[in-house]
Amino acid sequence: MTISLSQPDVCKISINDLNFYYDTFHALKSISMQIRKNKITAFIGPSGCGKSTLLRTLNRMYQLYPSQIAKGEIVVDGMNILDKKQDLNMLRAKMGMVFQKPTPFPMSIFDNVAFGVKLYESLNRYDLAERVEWALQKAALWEEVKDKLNQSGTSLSGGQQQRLCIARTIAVKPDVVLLDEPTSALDPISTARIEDLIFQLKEDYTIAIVTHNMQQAARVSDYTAYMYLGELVEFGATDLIFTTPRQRATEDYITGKFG
Ligand SMILES: Nc1ncnc2c1ncn2[C@@H]1O[C@H](COP(=O)(O)OP(=O)(O)OP(=O)(O)O)[C@@H](O)[C@H]1O
Repeated sequence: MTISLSQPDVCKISINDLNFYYDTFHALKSISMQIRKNKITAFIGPSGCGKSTLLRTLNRMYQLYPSQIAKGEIVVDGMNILDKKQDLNMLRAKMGMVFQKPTPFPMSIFDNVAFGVKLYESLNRYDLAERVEWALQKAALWEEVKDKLNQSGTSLSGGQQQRLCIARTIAVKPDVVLLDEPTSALDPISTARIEDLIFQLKEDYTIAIVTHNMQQAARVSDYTAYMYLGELVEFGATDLIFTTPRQRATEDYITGKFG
């Protein structure tokens, strides 16, 4: 299905006729849509509809598994990232990802944030420390950890660990931040903090978020995509999707009649 938007926002990612297969299982069916720059796009839909699969095609995470195949085009800044010639390391640096469960590395808070930076850049100690502080500030975690940067990242609370993972992602200065249910393992207070943070991050990044929580999609996103059984059913400005959806199926889902 092809859905494009009339709003004047700038397109960052253009997905054109994307199909995805787990071996013979057709998980994404002819998806076309545009993700807008410096906006938050939420993917919603019942379990198994393909939200995470779509997010993972955006940085070719599936490439680790030979039987998983994506066909079509995902054009980011004019380049088709599904093209085999695309450098995967550079792509992953450009399209940072945060997962459902906080996944700090078993190392210090400082090293968690510095780890990715060291892979991509050779900064001197002073510049590296500055980058780590910058990323922790952006992730709204600096004040809580500035006096214990040498402590293990795993010693932080769940909500702090997730902000640490966000700091680690933005420390390499990506263009796009992909968030796969980033608050589903967190309590309401930590969730609210992460939502505030996501909202602030869109000043600098293009954000795509998969969420099961429709209130969250309504609260934080500018655009919402409703998916069902591997298809993109409806895509549009979040306020319109939640107040006047065009498709009956979308309305049934957001009003809780289905799903
Ligand atoms: N590794 C895999 N191998 C085979 N099929 C898979 C694999 N991962 C996902 N699938 C299937 O692809 C479809 C889409 O899964 P996906 O995880 O993208 O859905 P989702 O909308 O993110 O679901 P949830 O909300 O439950 O996380 C599902 O039918 C799922 O069973």
